[in-house]
Amino acid sequence: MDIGPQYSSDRSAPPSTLVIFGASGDLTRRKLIPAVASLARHGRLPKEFALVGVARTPMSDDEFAQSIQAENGLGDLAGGGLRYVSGGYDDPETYKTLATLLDELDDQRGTRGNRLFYLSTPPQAFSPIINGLAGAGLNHARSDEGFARLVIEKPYGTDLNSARQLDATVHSAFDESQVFRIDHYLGKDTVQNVLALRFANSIFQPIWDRSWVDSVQITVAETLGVGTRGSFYETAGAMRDIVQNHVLQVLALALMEPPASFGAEALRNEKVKLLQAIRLPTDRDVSEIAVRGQYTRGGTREELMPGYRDEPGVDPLSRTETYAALRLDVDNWRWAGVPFYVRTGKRLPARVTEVALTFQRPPHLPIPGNQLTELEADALILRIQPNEGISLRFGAKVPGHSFRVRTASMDFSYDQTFREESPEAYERLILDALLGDATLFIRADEVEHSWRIVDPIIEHWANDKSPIPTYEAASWGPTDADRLIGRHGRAWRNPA
Ligand SMILES: NC(=O)C1=CN([C@@H]2O[C@H](COP(=O)(O)OP(=O)(O)OC[C@H]3O[C@@H](n4cnc5c(N)ncnc54)[C@H](OP(=O)(O)O)[C@@H]3O)[C@@H](O)[C@H]2O)C=CC1
Ligand SMILES: O=C1O[C@H](COP(=O)(O)O)[C@@H](O)[C@H](O)[C@H]1O
Repeated sequence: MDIGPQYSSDRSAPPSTLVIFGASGDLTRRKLIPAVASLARHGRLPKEFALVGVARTPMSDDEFAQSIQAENGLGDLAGGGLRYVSGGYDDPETYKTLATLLDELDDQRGTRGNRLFYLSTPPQAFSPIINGLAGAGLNHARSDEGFARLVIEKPYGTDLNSARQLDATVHSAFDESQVFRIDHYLGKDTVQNVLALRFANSIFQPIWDRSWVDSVQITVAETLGVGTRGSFYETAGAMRDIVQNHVLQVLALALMEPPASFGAEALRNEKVKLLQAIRLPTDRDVSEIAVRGQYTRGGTREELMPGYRDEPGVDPLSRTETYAALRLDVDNWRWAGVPFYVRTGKRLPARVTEVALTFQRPPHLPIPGNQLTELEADALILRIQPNEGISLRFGAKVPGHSFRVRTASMDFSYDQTFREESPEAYERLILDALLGDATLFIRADEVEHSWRIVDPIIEHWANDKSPIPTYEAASWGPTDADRLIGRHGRAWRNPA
């Protein structure tokens, strides 16, 4: 039965081996290894657990251990549980060596044929790795009891067609029940809290629709530039890097209908229905509903930041967007007529991810207008990160003899309310995959619907030869984005 994610506090992984492809890379070092170390520190990995890194960079087991600073939390894997295989992703020898090593770990360490293959390479290596695993028979569990699972990083394809091709390759070797398409935003507690807020309470549901909500804004703003990932980002841009996945996933959770349970299929069915209801942009609408931008040099005198075209690995004439803002419409009974404004960008003035619902103004205000100059529309703001929490903004009477009403705010903060530690997103999701729980992973049809929404916009921009709009680093994006939302008398919330 579809009972939902395993949310018990004593969850721990079975004896198993985690195999990371792209083990010499940025994501492995910055996120995956710290996540595994944290699982180990919290006693969620059994003593039989093993970790194998695979990449082309030649390294010994010890050098790999040093490169990921294994002494910080992975000490328990010493004694044969931390291994490295060097080889080409399309070389059958790599997979023969890996298969022998995995059998050895099963026999000597007791990992019991349980294998989780994590593809943390750039997307062009996904298909060769899947074919290589299948060629060595590693797509099947070693015995009836073991498992062979595949975690695939984003972006899943570069458009609808390539996502379908990737899926065909995946399904030529793996059954869907073995596949875990990751979007790390779903591993964040505050993203899961969108579900808690909406479906574990009764007070929000009645106002969660077109009768009460005026508009919704979703912001994923970063202060960082592309750093060392310039050559990857050149092939992605903000639409493929963030909008197609993180933004649309958060949007789907915030707007979907209540699922019957939080089981993997029930939850994902509702997300798909919502994504299907998003109006597909036509080529003609794109200039009306989408704005792009690229950051140029900027900042303060103390911290002058390079422009995108000056970053390593970036074409000096690049037309890749580092900012995107869209107006989306959801054509269903609940949301008809409500505009959804979403935006993301690198080198913005603040790191903030939030969902903000602005409510309609009261139909009649029995208070003179001059007493209301500081009254904004009511709003509910779900702060995904940082300063995780929720704010409810409403009007309150200012103390005194007049009847002045000003916006006030009621705040819930994770830090101040809970003593419990929040697991890192990757920590939560790696453990889910080791346990076989796909609830917080993306199904193939979700991926496809997301590409259907972003593809026409990306294509329109690719054909548009006019200069790409720019914005200075550390500013809130191109002025066109203000015009986009201002067209209907609204403005972006620019959180400090
Ligand atoms: N870094 C991040 O913050 C995030 C990354 N991701 C996703 O995770 C995956 C890995 O990202 P990241 O670690 O940043 O990427 P990297 O560019 O650091 O690549 C990881 C490793 O893959 C190998 N590699 C690099 N280029 C190629 C290539 N063209 N063909 C085959 N292998 C190659 C390299 O290892 P070697 O040369 O030794 O084989 C490299 O160390 C990507 O799909 C990315 O989109 C998702 C969310 C966040
Ligand atoms: O997937 C990605 O996400 C990060 C932002 O993740 P966050 O957890 O720090 O919000 C982004 O920097 C990166 O470009 C993108 O690939």
